[in-house]
Formats: sequence, C-alpha cells, structure tokens
Amino acid sequence: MIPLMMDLRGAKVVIAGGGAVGARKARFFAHEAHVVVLSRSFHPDFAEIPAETVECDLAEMHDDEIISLLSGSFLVITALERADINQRIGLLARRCGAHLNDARGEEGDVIIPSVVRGDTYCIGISTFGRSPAMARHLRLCIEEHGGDIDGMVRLQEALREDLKQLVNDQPSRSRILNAVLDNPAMWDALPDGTEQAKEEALRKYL
Ligand SMILES: C[C@@]1(CC(=O)O)c2cc3[nH]c(cc4nc(cc5[nH]c(cc(n2)[C@H]1CCC(=O)O)[C@@](C)(CC(=O)O)[C@@H]5CCC(=O)O)C(CC(=O)O)=C4CCC(=O)O)c(CCC(=O)O)c3CC(=O)O
Ligand SMILES: NC(=O)C1=CN([C@@H]2O[C@H](COP(=O)(O)OP(=O)(O)OC[C@H]3O[C@@H](n4cnc5c(N)ncnc54)[C@H](O)[C@@H]3O)[C@@H](O)[C@H]2O)C=CC1
Repeated sequence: MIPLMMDLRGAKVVIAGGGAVGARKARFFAHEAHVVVLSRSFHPDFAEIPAETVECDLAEMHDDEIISLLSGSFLVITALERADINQRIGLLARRCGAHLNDARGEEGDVIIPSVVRGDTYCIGISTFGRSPAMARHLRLCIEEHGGDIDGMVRLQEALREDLKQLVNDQPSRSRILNAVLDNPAMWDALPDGTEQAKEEALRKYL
C-alpha cells in the first residue's frame, strides 16, 4: 500500500454501521467530506458529528436500494459487526466504483491511519492492520516527544525563502536547513518566535 494525502472536500463518504467504530470513522471524515451513515441505530456521539444519518436495515434491503444510497461515493466504509453484510456492502461498493475500507481490515483498498496533525503538517501511521494499538502508540510517542513541529516547519519555511535570495547553490541551502533541524539550540529558540529564530539561524550559518 502507498500513503497519500487527499483533498476530500465535497467527496461523498458512506459508512455502513453507526456504532462506536462507525462514529469514529465518521468523525475522521466529517470535517472535510460529505458523510452519510446507514444504520439501524446510532451511537450517541452522532449528536455532535456533522454527518447525514439514514436509519435503515441493510439486511432487509434489495441490492438496487443499497446501490442508490452508495452511488457517487468516493469511499464506502463497512463497520457492521456481521461479516456477511459487510462483505455484501463491499461488493456493491466496488460495483459503484467506490474505494472500500473494511473496519475489520479483511477486504478493501483503503486503511484509516492514526493521525498526528498540526497547523502546518500531518503524519499518517499504519501497521497495515497488523496492530492498530501500535499505530495509536506511535501517535502518542510523536505527540509527546516530537517537539514543536509546527514551530520548526514555520522556521524552515521562512528560512528557506531567505536562503533562496542569500545563498546561490542548492546543496549549501539544503545543508543549512538540515543543520538547523539537527541543532537542539535551534529547537530551543522556537519559543522566541519565527522571526527571531530565523535571525539566529542566519547569524549561525551564513
Ligand atoms: C484495519 C483497521 C481498519 C481500518 O482500515 O480502518 C483496524 C482494524 C481493527 N482495529 C481493532 C481494534 C482496535 N483499534 C484501535 C484503534 C484504532 N484503529 C485504527 C485503524 C484500524 N483498525 C485499521 C488498521 C490501522 C493500522 O494499519 O494499523 C486507528 C488507527 C484509526 C481509527 O480507526 O480511528 C485507531 C487508532 C487511532 C488513534 O488513537 O490514533 C485499538 C486501540 C485502542 O482502542 O486502544 C484497538 C484495540 C487494540 C487492538 O486490537 O490493537 C479491531 C478489533 C480487534 C479485535 O476484535 O480484537 C479491528 C478489526 C480486526 O482486526 O478484526
Ligand atoms: N477499525 C477499528 O478500529 C475497529 C473495528 N472493529 C470492528 O468494527 C465492527 C463494528 O464495531 P462496533 O461499532 O463496536 O459495533 P456495534 O455493534 O457497536 O455497532 C454496529 C452498528 O451497526 C448497526 N447495524 C447492525 N446490523 C445492521 C443492519 N442489518 N442494518 C443496518 N445497521 C445495522 C447497529 O445498529 C450498530 O449501530 C466490528 O465488526 C468490529 O470487529 C472493532 C473495533 C475497532
């Protein structure tokens, strides 16, 4: 599998199953995509998730009815406890040309990663379904020990703009940017603000 960052604004994402897992997947997508959840019942968290809910019994519905609900989807997620219904929805999703994520990780061509997100970056972590708890553990490690990633991205962004004017050759610019990343004193300078940290870097490395 290959990780990608995708713009899902306006895309339709359908989730079959409105339990705790369906709610977590809905929260993951609802701030960007148009999320529709098909389920017999809905977890209380749905009160705060901006998703469209459709109350229905998927086991009682004809293929055509389900297809009309799935059609136009970019992604379909199966999060029912019954593997046979998940599988049937998966088949219909593929017929509609949608990507598929199976919450049990058995079928499907999409995995939902653990995510560390800042204002200026996004890190997705997956174990390809082998150990979701490990994916979560790695997220917590990065959140705790990763440092001020936003601050460093802002410093690098400002510095590389200046370096394009001040240093002619690309290898030298690259060396300076990497030296800043490797220097604990530069990380310590981040709380002083981007401008001041940048001036310090220029003093040190030019
Ligand atoms: C394949 C996948 C489905 C997919 O693609 O969506 C999948 C499948 C399953 N997870 C299960 C259990 C748990 N899931 C978590 C947590 C998360 N699970 C997530 C993703 C994925 N889970 C995908 C693979 C991700 C990868 O590649 O690593 C995260 C990252 C994202 C999210 O879902 O929001 C989120 C962490 C978010 C965060 O906190 O950062 C914990 C941890 C906990 O809660 O403590 C547990 C309990 C401990 C354990 O089992 O590890 C079970 C039931 C197993 C059983 O029955 O015992 C199945 C199904 C099965 O395995 O049958
Ligand atoms: N991806 C992940 O991180 C995890 C995945 N899982 C898997 O996800 C699946 C769902 O887990 P939970 O949300 O905890 O289950 P749950 O039982 O809480 O929720 C299932 C939902 O599906 C609905 N439903 C059941 N039959 C239906 C039908 N015929 N038609 C329409 N709706 C129907 C129920 O009303 C309920 O809202 C399980 O198969 C489990 O193995 C479990 C834990 C974590």
